[in-house]
Amino acid sequence: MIYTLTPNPAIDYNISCDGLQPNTVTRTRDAVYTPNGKGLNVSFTLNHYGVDTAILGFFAGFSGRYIVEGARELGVDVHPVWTEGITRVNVFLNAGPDTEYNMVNSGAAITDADERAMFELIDGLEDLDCLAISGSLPPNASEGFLRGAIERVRARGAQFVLDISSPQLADLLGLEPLLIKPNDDELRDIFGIDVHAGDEESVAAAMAELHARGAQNVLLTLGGSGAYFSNGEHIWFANRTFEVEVRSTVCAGDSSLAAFLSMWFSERDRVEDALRRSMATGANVVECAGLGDFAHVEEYEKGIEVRLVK
Ligand SMILES: O=P(O)(O)OC[C@@]1(O)O[C@H](CO)[C@@H](O)[C@@H]1O
Repeated sequence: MIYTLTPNPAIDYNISCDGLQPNTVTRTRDAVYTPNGKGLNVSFTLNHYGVDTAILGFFAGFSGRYIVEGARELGVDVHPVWTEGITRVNVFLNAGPDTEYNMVNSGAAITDADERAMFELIDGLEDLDCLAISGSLPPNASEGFLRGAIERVRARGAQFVLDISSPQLADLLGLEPLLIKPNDDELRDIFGIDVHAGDEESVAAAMAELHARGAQNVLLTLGGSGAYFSNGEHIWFANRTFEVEVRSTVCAGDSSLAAFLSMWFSERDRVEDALRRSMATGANVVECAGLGDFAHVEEYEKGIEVRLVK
């Protein structure tokens, strides 16, 4: 079973308007509220592709209950650690073509006791094969929380996947994650490495450094410009050959990671198919507010080019 850990879940509130002016009333439309957070998005996508998955996270208040109930209604089991306060509501505003405002709140604080409750939960997961840890940490999370969670996963002989923007990523690579999914911004901010689609020397050097630091496999996503995957021996590049109308880029990275994992976790030799599914899924998700229904993925897979770089 692939469990996901979302330390800082959120209700995503997607709305649209035509332009945004200060000091005036803006009438918005198309409001969509969905239970989210990066790891939840991974679980929902894995579930869509028929992979057994369950959600771990800290949840609080009415919004926490909405997310837990919403996830269960979508058919994914949740093991919540209930905390004080109110789980955040993040606001994603589409104000016109190519104009997105992403307002991401800090979230409900957690305590040492909440962290211990999460560790006990992880210790008790009999069927844990892999824990995918995604997203930000809530206020008051201890410096050692992620390391503590990962050490418990490793003690059970399971693997872990990291999709985090925290500078802690540099340190946690030493624990040898099965897979990391940085984007170009995270590589620059955390490791001081610049990469660009098409500049394959810089990509190969970046991959070599990430492997040397401990990452077993790397899925490097570059938004609409494609993605590179490296297993330490070979590097592949995948990109789409068709245009999509972007409604919201929120959730695209999470769904791309999950779509990749949904195939590659159990069939490591199907890198090219996994990349095709990953890119097609991301392309479909940007057309929707939230994750959408993945209805165009099969069709989009035909328009994804994958080539071996090295
Ligand atoms: O603050 P974090 O945890 O980095 O990001 C949270 C978040 O923006 O990420 C997801 C999209 O990737 C959204 O569902 C969610 O609101």
